[in-house]
Amino acid sequence: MSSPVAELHEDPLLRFIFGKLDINSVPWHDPIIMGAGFGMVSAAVLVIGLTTYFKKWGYVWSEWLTSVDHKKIGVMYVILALIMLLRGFADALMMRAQQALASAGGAGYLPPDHFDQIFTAHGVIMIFFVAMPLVIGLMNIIMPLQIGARDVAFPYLNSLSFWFTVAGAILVNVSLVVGEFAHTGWLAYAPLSGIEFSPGVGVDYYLWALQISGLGTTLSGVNLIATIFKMRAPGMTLMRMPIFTWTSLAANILIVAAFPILTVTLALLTLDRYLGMHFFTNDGGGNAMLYVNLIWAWGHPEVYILVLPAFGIFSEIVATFSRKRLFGYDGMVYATMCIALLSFLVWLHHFFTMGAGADVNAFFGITTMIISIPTGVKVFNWLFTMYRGRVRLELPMLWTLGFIITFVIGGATGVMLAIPGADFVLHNSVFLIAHFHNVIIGGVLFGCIAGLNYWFPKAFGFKLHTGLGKVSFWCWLIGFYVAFMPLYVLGLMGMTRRLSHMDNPIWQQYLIVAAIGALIIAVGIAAQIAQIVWSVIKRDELRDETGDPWDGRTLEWATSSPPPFYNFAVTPAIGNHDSFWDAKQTGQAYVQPESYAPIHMPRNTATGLLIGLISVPLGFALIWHIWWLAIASFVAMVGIAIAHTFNEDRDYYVQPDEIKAIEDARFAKLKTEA
Ligand code: HEA
Ligand code: HEM
Ligand SMILES: [Cu+2]
Repeated sequence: MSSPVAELHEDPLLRFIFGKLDINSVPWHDPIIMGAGFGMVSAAVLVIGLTTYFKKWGYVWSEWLTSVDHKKIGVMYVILALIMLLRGFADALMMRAQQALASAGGAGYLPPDHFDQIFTAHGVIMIFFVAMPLVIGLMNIIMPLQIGARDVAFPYLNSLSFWFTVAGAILVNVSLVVGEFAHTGWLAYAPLSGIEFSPGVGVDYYLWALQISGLGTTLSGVNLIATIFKMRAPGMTLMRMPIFTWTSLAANILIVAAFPILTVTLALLTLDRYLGMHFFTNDGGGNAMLYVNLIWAWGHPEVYILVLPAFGIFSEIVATFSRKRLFGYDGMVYATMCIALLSFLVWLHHFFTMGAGADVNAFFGITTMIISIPTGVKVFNWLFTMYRGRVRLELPMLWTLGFIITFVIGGATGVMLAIPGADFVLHNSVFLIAHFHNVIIGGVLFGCIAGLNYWFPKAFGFKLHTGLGKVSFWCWLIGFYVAFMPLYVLGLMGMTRRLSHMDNPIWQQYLIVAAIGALIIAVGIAAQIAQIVWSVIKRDELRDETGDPWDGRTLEWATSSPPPFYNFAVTPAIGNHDSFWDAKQTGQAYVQPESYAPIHMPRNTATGLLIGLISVPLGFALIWHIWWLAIASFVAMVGIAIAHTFNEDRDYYVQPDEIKAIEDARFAKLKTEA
């Protein structure tokens, strides 16, 4: 498949209407792409058809799509992430198959041009549309509950943030069928990503998908920081916040500090591509190294945005399942903030080989290694929490143990890469690929899956099936090692990253093993889907009426499962950071108050959904130079936003009678349980 550099329409009217888009923008002759596109469209048609058949549109519209409830928005983020995980993982399987087939001089089945788009799409999808929505989704569902709040600070903005993220994901998926995706790798280094070397629309898809979803992420960061600072229950001082709330705070501060750098970097690249400017090209006075510095000034903090909340999840789980207070709470808080700060001082370790000189490399190598200290503090705190605890090996705890072992290995190879001399050999090798999958899968993904198993009963009122969960866990764990340990060996043998074809028969055996590992992970993912589906079917058997199935320690377990839309009938008061646990010990946890006060709640609105979804045609139009559509969509978005400001009917009060009815039912259930 050749890169479809658009042949501009001859006819000015056609050019006006369609921009660079024409019938050949769709690669009709490529069976893999057409098959994947057909699969995507069929799945969408199936979902729409089923919703219509069961007459569920009213429910889906009012309870989900237009909802501003943080719990529902969080659940939708997680659903988006799980769908995109399937897409990102399909890309991974294709790469693993190609490299296994094409390593001893074989042709494989993917042309280089297509392979390049696959690793780029895989990286972009996994980071922006799997890991980010998983982490942000869990923060949305749980953090407000943990601080005793009724919702986030700006509920409507929260909905807008989510729909911008969806819009970015839609654009990436559209690129699969209409046009192409970037060939540049997930960070689109200039000048490769400039118009001269990437004349197609692939980089433009990349730019607009990330700008739109990145805007959503930034807004969500502002929102969640405001929530943590302004909406904590009385008595919950900063040093009494649960650790997951602390790590969410750290991650959101990083988002607000780092994402604007990404926005500006991409904007400058856009100016280079669209208006012929030269920020990142040597001719015209620009400098490509500027791009690499800027993108990593965002990119390095980004990996900590992902892993810090995961650390928070593990901290909650370890304390709950060891039935002990978390060891070293204060140390955890300082370690978290220390990592957050340090993450801005290490970006250059991604390009030691650029030639900044030995002193600069030494500085950044040392700051990088220093991150091991607070991280080590965390690891030892988890171990000490378990030490002499009564550890229950439930699913969330299994994932936590798998994480601790796996992550320490990945961290150690990170420290090896932080030695500039060693990095000159290992940079851009598959050793690096093994390092970061080791920390991202072992840290971020395991963390989110642990969190999913831990908090699923909170969100839905029933547990996930244990047996299938164990199958999934063991397949992920074993599959991970089989898939990625060979890459460490291959890296040391000199195999570089992003190779679509190789001519070294010795490498092939390792790549076959790696492909088998990916297949084992595939079984793990299948078991995970089966776990969710089976649990939904068997939900009555897995039901938990207490709201506190694991005997938890933090406030989210104080309310029912799923929590009522107002979360807490009465705002809880906090005495220390184990208040709920103490209240359970002294029998104060479940005392129904005599009367209730009205609760102030936000109304649902379709504004976020509409603005978010209209950003899809806006992005599409900018990508294909269809200026009239870009202007029309933009005007529509601004118009809807302005119209929304005239909507005075944004909130309402839940009356005490209604609250009492809901709470009476809950307390009745609690009595029958007891
Ligand atoms: C969640 C994601 C994540 C995390 C947590 C980390 C954590 C770390 N990373 Fe990694 N890294 C990535 C994701 C991540 N990384 C990605 C995506 C890339 C490449 C992107 C690309 O090029 O495409 C990358 C690339 C990368 C490079 C660039 C290599 C190159 O391009 O040539 C380097 C170099 O220094 C590095 C180092 C480290 C270090 C030192 C840590 C440390 O934070 C690890 C600290 C943890 C431990 C050390 C283990 C626990 C500690 C103890 C048990 C205490 C005792 C230990 C000691 C005293 C050593 N990483
Ligand atoms: C689930 C199993 C996974 C497998 C089998 C897998 C496999 C791969 C492979 C084969 C590559 C290309 C390596 C190369 O350049 O030679 C790759 C790259 C990458 N992967 Fe994964 N991956 C998986 C999960 C993930 C996850 C969960 C994330 C992040 C959240 C992720 C992020 C990335 C990134 C950022 C790249 C770099 C892309 C680039 O070079 O531009 N991967 N992966
Ligand atoms: Cu880094």
